[in-house]
Amino acid sequence: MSFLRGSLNYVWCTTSVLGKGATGAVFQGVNKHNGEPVAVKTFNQLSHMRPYEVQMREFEVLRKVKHDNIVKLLAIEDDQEGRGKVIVMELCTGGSLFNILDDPENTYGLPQHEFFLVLEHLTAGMKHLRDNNLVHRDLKPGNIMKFLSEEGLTIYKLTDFGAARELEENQQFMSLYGTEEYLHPDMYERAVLRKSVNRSFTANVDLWSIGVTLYHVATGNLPFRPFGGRKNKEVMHHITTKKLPGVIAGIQLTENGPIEWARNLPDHCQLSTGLKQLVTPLLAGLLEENQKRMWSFDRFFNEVLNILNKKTVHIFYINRASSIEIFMESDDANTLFHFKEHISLQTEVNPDSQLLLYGEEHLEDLVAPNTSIKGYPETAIFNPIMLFSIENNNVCLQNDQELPKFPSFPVGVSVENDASMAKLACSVGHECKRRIINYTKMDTLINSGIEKLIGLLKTTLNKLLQKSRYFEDIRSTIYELADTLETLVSADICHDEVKQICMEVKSLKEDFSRILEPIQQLNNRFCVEDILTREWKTSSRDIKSPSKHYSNEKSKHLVERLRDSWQHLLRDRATRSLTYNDEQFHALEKIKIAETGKRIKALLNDIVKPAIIMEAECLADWYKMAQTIYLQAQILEKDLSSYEETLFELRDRLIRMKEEMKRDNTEMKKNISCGFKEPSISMLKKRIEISSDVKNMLEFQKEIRSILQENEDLIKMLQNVAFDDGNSIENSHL
Ligand SMILES: Nc1ncnc2c1ncn2[C@@H]1O[C@H](COP(=O)(O)OP(=O)(O)OP(=O)(O)O)[C@@H](O)[C@H]1O
Repeated sequence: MSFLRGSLNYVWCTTSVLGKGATGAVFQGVNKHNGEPVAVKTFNQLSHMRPYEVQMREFEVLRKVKHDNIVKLLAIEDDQEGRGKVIVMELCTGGSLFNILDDPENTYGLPQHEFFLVLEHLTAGMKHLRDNNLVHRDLKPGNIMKFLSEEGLTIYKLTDFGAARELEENQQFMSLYGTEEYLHPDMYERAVLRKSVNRSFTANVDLWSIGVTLYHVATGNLPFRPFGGRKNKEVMHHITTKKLPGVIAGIQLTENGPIEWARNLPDHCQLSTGLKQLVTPLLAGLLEENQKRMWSFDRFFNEVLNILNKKTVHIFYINRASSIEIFMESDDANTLFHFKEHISLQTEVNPDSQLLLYGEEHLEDLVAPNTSIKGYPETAIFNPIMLFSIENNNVCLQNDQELPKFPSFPVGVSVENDASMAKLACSVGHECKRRIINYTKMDTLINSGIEKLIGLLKTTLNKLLQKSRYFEDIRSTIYELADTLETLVSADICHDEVKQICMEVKSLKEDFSRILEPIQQLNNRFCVEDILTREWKTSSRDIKSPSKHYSNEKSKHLVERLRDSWQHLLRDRATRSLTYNDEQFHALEKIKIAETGKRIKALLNDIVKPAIIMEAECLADWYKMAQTIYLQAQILEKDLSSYEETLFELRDRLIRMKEEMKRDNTEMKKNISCGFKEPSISMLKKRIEISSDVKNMLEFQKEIRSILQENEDLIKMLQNVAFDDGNSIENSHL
């Protein structure tokens, strides 16, 4: 029997199955002319029994759609052996989302970046369908394909338009399509429970399926799970129709038992707390069967756009040694105040106690309080903003969830069961690996946070020292100035203000040494001697730092071993009957799995985790010291600024005085040179210019005094003359 099949321009082999569905099978094929690999969808007998127009619909819809997030149609051709039409599509080498979720690596849902891609691409594909008035009616992970572009990018694409048709948003349809677990409750009621026969539906049924799909992608599980699964149809319908608004999951754990409702995504899901807060209301809006509360397509598109457009800021919170993410709208209204509020919501560190470092600088020094969040520096998981709580110097690691148990294989060979057990072992192995990778990341970021805080403290102390040296220079100049001024004033004229200021200037020296000494001491200890770095090195010396002991690499290697064994047992399952030799190797693989499981668990629980617990304890001690220095530096900074204020105020007063005296001096000189010989009393009382030619001034004083004397004599003389003549002095010529 030949496995080779073909159409006019394509050829495929029936052994290269990409996937099978209700209507047929999809094979990997090739273009006869250029060798381009393609996917060829062929149809089975059952599908040919559908009405002709229904069969044609899939082709029509595929011809109509053209979008990056929808699998591209290359051709519709006839099978050369008369088995009907085939659809030739671009090949999605990454497989379907169903296969991806089925991998033990994703037992607890996709990693966050991958979830983001699915959300973005699925929504864009759906938008294109809606814009063309198309309803898909069979949305599920199995119909979302992963395409890997030549540039290495991942693009998720919608496929399988076998159930799709044209339908306006408010138009209704009667026929039944879809896959049970993803079906809108109304469709489920009619298709599965066979009730409400005349019920019709709208395009909104797609929204429900998207909700179930997104929950599945985020958590690795279906949201609505009756005990016993698919066969428990009544309970399934009860869960989906009786759930309260805002509930996103309902699980029945025991036969006829109660339903456990959930309003939040489970802890094991790999999305960050920040993203969970955004995704949960989205799921609640989609998984709503009540006509009044259910979302419209526009609402769905807008909400997703909102999530995707948010700016993500990565933060590493030292006191918990954990990474957090802040998602914020990057409009002008969101500023530092809101950013700190968001942080507070996730960490409970109140905004005033948040020490935020980007690099070795205070975030507040890099962004003004009214800078919008979009102007914030770019962050990444390994380049986060470091958050230290100023009011709390404890370091408490978050409690890990209990690790799922490694399965233990029963004695004897059971190819079916052994393959499932091996898969479960891989799931646990992957979870161990994720935790090891996370601990290693914590280790790297703790060290980086410490480095950054040390950097900040050194710069701060250095700046304080520079500043204080500068102030000391100013202080001594002022001191000299005041000293000269004081001598000058006391030499002749008593001037209270000058005396007062001189006293103040002299007392500055004492005030200043009270600030300068601790600044110098801190500088010596923490900049010159680098005590904080040395302290950390000494205290963390005995820690088997995961990042330096290749823990990630070891965990990857161990998980690969588990996966190899799983593949081996999968092949054994496919073979069904094993030879004696095969059975021996089968048994050996099981031993290998058990041993590898023990090793990876020991790596996590006996090496990496204890190392991090120890590191957190050392960090707590270290931070107590660093926090004290930080607070001291802050107090000194405040003292120095109030000292700066006093210093400059005194300087200004002195300068003012100097200016006034200079003016007086000039005035005197001018008056004398003009020949006006009557000096005002105020002029004499005013301050005297302190200049290099103090002598000149004293001479001036003498001169003025003699002029005064002369004037006084003259006035007396003239008064006598005037009284004698009975004339007023105004008419007299001097
Ligand atoms: N373009 C493609 N590239 C790679 N694999 C594909 C492609 N299209 C489909 N497949 C694989 O084939 C499987 C079946 O395809 P499809 O869903 O179109 O068939 P179906 O018979 O309509 O299935 P269903 O019963 O789910 O409706 C998919 O789940 C997927 O694994």
